[in-house]
Amino acid sequence: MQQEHGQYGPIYSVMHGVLSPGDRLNEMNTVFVDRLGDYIRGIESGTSIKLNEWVKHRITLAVTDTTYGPYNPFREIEVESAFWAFERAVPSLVLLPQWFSTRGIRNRKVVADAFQRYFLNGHHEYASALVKDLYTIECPYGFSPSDRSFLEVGNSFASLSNTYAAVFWLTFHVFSSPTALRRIRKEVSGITTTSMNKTRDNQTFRHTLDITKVNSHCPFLVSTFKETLRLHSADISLRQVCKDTVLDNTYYLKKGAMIVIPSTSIHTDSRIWGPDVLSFIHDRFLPTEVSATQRKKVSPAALRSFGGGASLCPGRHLATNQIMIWISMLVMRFDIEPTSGSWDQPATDKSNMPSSIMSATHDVEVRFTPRRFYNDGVWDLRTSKSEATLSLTAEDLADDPMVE
Ligand code: HEM
Repeated sequence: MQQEHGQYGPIYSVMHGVLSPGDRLNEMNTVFVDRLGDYIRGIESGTSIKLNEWVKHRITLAVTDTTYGPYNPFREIEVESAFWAFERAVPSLVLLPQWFSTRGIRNRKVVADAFQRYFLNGHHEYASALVKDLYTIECPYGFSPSDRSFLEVGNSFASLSNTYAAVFWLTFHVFSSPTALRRIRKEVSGITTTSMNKTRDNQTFRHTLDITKVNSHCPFLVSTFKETLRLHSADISLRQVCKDTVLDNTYYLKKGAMIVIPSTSIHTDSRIWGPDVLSFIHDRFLPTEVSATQRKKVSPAALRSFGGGASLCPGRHLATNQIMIWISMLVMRFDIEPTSGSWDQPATDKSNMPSSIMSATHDVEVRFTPRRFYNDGVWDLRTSKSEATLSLTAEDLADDPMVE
């Protein structure tokens, strides 16, 4: 599989194709709304919940249902638990001798075996276009069913661990600021329509969210999401220099050398972001509130949460849509308060090395109160114009007003 365009060139090309804005991405978004609706239904008022654990479980199920369809292997609780235990063990699997990480190896095998049963039973035929197309492109390479299943563990790793962590932090930053929550609710109301179906003894509501309008109608929410990515990313891009190059007349990059680009260094550089670089500023990315004296304009290339260039994340549109759907439904359907009385931000010092978004070291216990009206009825998705999905990377943002 070693190719001119990278180790997994053809596989990643398929991923980029399926996961670009268009009908196939819309189909996945629609399934996600439906599944998420089911997974967050039925919370009773005052129920106390560990937020991080709750988000992780719901996101795991909604994301994998969307990807793997009705025979999703993650619906078996042992598979889900083994997956997350394997995820925690990845650093030791990478860095230490194999005998040191027998638990990690065992858990990875539980997930891989579940995928093997899934593929051998032909269950992937009911899955998303992503799984079906990847399966088709990989077949000619002659992978054994077992190899194919281990590959799939890697694929689910790429999508799950970052999406869940980003969702947790966004939920935290939105609900911990009453002002931000109010503004975001107002924006999301603007992209939600409600219709009522009345029968003689019953009435039901259908709330329809137009996710393709997030970009144009929810600038404050988009800014909050970008700020979440900026402060919680820990990705390190690795590049090899292909030919001798001098950058900015100053830096000599020798052919063959490795370049390490830690996003944290860029995301916390006060020369780029200004003196308040370490503070979470919900409206930092709001174009209308940028003033030459208060905050510098920042190039979109400075936000590297989805990497960039040759190995730009192919899942960025899918993840962004899923995260926007999650937060939109949550702000409309629930009030969330910390049981301790204050939103204390968890540390990230025990974050897992392979994840691009840092995970919380401690959980936050919260109380949910369903909001009448928006929590009643079903939620639906409309995608008014598929090309108009939200884009956050420099590559997707050629027209962004913040580009210098
Ligand atoms: C919030 C969610 C996500 C974040 C923050 C994220 C972040 C990243 C980053 C930073 C990279 C590039 C690393 C580099 O520069 O070398 C990357 C690559 C990648 N991501 Fe994501 N990702 C997310 C979601 C997803 C999803 C949902 C999928 C798949 C469905 C996915 C699949 C991949 C793959 C396959 C690559 C490797 C691309 C290559 O090397 O050409 N990611 N991701």
